[in-house]
Amino acid sequence: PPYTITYFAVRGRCGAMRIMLADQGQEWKEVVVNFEDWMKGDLKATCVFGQLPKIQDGDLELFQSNAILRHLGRNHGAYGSNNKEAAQIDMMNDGVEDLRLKYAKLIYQEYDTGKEQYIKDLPSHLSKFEAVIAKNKSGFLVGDKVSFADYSLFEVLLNHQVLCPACLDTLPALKAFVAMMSARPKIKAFLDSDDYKKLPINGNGKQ
Ligand SMILES: N[C@@H](CCC(=O)N[C@@H](CS(=O)(=O)O)C(=O)NCC(=O)O)C(=O)O
Repeated sequence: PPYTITYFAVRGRCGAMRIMLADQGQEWKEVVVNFEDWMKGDLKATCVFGQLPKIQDGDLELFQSNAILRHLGRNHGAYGSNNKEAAQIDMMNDGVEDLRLKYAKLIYQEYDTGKEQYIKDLPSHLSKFEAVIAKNKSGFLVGDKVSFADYSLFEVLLNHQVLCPACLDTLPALKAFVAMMSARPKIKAFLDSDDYKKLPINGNGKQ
């Protein structure tokens, strides 16, 4: 297969791209890096920003998970139907990234002291995506077909449903969005797979 993902043995910042590749009928290779090897520094020194994930697409080597999602969006017709939609998809994906950063801060820095407040604040963050989805008759974030931003929103919502199972109960459009994405046959198959299920969501075992 043309794609090789190099990352740690977690879903983390590769959850969305794996769901996207599966839904787009793509196969890919996984290079799993264990943290002890990583700490030796040899591989880290070859990474543009000293971090993973990395994807190889033929002779192209890309870092930055959102740049990878956009590249896969261009490769697989999942970046809107015109520049206006592409710009709106970029905007929504940046919004998803803002939520990812909040979630990562909770998981890695504030889990024990901050979980209750995070869950209290969550509806105000999720309601922004609820409003966008509710306005779009296709059920997707932008336009009339799936985009890379949909996969990222879907995956981050799955992770939030683990943190707080009831978090979508007052958000019908998001609940329907998760159901719609989960029902896509190739996504359903991937989410049922051991490859997906065997990986923890985050690197510190907290979820
Ligand atoms: N902006 C980057 C962030 C990448 C990043 O933070 N990678 C972490 C792992 S994870 O947070 O994505 O799980 C890393 O390489 N950490 C190891 C290190 O920094 O040495 C992206 O989106 O890809």
